[in-house]
Amino acid sequence: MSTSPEKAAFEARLRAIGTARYHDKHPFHQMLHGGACSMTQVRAWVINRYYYQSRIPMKDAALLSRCENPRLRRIWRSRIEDHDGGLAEGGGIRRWLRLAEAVGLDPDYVASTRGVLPGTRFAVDAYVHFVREKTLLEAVASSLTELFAPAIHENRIAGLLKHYAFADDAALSYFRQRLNEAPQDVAFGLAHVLDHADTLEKQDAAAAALTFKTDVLWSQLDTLHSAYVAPARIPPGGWDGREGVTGEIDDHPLQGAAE
Ligand SMILES: O=C(O)c1cc(C(=O)O)c2c(n1)C(=O)C(=O)c1cc(C(=O)O)[nH]c1-2
Repeated sequence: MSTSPEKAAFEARLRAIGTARYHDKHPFHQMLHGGACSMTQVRAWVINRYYYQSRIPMKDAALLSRCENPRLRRIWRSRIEDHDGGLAEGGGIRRWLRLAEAVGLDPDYVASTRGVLPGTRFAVDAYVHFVREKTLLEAVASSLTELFAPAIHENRIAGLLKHYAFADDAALSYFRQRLNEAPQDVAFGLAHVLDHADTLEKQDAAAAALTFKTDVLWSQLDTLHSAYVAPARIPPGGWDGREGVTGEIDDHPLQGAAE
């Protein structure tokens, strides 16, 4: 099917937002993928990112609850199935907890979300509220950061395998599975936004939603960097580098990082 020049220009506008603002450019990701993170920093990322994982199906359920179109509901529902899975086998959330175990964390501790940084909660909760409150078009558009996710997942798999002893196929199964799931999700989401943003006003709203979402992702890494990279400043309530650790604890990693 051919795309109109207007749609092509709008799609290019959306993609430019990712090029300028996606969190692949954040210094914390560059450290993580380049092998420069201590195990404490990797664990802090796993603990905080779990909070994002745990809220994704809740924001998708919020979207579904407001959606009057059965076809859209049918298609969107698979996102919840991807992350929650069935009672026996679980889904993405369980795969994330496998990563937690591989990096030497008690999965029950991670799933408790104790130790999640306040800034992570604020950013992620803002995403859930956004999807609950804004128009359906803006809610769908806010998921379009996933246009840029397969590249970061590929990069992450390669970087973690190269630099960290914990990394193997089982530990990284979350990311491999997303490589299968995300492209079809985002193809649908993009087509929906291109079709429904049929006025300049709606295009502006969709672009603003995508920009907001890049801020949600960037803010999570900013708060992580501030807490765990020198000069490390863990806010009250943030994980202390020790709780829930089942593997070896880095030698005073946070003291060292605070030099
Ligand atoms: O690792 C990443 O950088 C990354 C980014 C994003 C994203 O762009 O929001 C998602 C994911 N991963 C992901 O795994 C995932 O399931 C996911 C769902 C959504 C969403 O907004 O509905 N984003 C993302």
